[in-house]
Amino acid sequence: MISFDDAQKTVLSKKLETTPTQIPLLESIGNFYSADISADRNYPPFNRAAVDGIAFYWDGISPVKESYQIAGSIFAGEMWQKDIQAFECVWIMTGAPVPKQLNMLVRVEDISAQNNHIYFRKGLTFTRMQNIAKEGEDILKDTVVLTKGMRITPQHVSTLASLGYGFVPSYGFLTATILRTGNEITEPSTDVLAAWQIRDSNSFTIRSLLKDYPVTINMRSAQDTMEALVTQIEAGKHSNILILTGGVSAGAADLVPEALLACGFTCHFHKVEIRPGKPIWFGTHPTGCIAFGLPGNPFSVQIGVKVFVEPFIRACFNNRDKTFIHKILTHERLKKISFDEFIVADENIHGVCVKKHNGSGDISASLSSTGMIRHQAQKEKLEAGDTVDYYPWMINW
Ligand SMILES: Nc1nc2c(c(=O)[nH]1)N[C@H]1C(S)=C(S)[C@@H](COP(=O)(O)OP(=O)(O)OC[C@H]3O[C@@H](n4cnc5c(N)ncnc54)[C@H](O)[C@@H]3O)O[C@H]1N2
Ligand code: MOO
Repeated sequence: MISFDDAQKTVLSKKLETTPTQIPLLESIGNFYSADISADRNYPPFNRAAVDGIAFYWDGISPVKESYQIAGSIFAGEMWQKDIQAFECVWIMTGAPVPKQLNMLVRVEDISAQNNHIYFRKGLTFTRMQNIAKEGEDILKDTVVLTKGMRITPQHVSTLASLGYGFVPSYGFLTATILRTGNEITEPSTDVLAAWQIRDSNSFTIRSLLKDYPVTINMRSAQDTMEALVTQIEAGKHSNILILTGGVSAGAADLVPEALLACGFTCHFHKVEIRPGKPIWFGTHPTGCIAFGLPGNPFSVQIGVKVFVEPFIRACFNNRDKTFIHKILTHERLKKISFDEFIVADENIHGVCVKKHNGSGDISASLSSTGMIRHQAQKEKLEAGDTVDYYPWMINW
């Protein structure tokens, strides 16, 4: 048996090469940058009016004049071409370029206009460059704003569009086949079930956890026979990643490890010191296919994806972000087994607290939890106030 840390290292060391490509902006969300993203010009590209009002020049020393003569107006999409005299001002609209020679912008609400002159509201105070967004103050030309390997997220879209990235340097999709195994497993849509039949949940769990990753997923299923397993593994190994569920522990019908070997896969580990999820199998094929044999129990599948498959996929796209964050445990916890334990947990304003369930076969194990925590193998006891690794269920982009 291998430790959790060694198992994770082994998985990450087998990361696949992915192909850089350009993807239309909106389709690139969830993908990863295959190159640094930089600014093609200063942002704002000119001194930009931040409010609707009047612009004029003030030296910052002598008192601001009582009134200024209106020389014209500037709308967004226009550039002021004429000179402006010391006693003159211009109407200017939000988003318009403030002429270089002007350094003051007063809101329309703070002035009144009469006979082609403006007058300031009583008691106004003035600061140079007020209400003017200075050229380059957001991003200077050639600055790298997002780096290779980062996840492309909805919050980047505004900046990417502004910088002209209608197409984003990202990666071509990986392909994955999910192969669910087990004589008892039926389609979830099956209405009438024999007592021994179990609706498939695992393949849905895997698809939902990988939904926003650049991975195209195919589905397969096999009965617990060598023939059926070999046929389906042979078909599935044309994908980059093959994820099996069930049939990896010690029973007479647990033929997945043997079938994978028969199909030419090399085993890098079988069984990891974790609970749940211990019987997990991991191997590679000479064609490059990577196989994860996840245990059949529904909660083990959630864990297998969170701690092995997701980090593996991220590594393939050169992403180094952790899939967990640090949280404060709100109560003490004694170790139940000398392995690394993953326990469903609920996040609250004080930190996280673990939730009870009936083991990894409990289909409701993760309901009313927001994620899970890791209780490390070496720690006999976690104290209230200890920092723990917390894996949120909701994708942490
Ligand atoms: N003698 C031993 N027995 C078991 C061991 C062991 O080390 N020695 N390990 C236990 C652990 S831990 C786990 S986890 C399970 C995993 O077993 P398998 O991977 O062989 O999975 P199955 O036996 O095929 O199924 C287990 C359980 O999960 C249900 N299942 C399977 N596929 C699905 C699916 N697609 N959707 C929903 N539920 C599914 C299946 O019906 C079983 O109830 O083994 C322990 N035994
Ligand atoms: O991995 Mo098993 O899920 O501990 O029951």
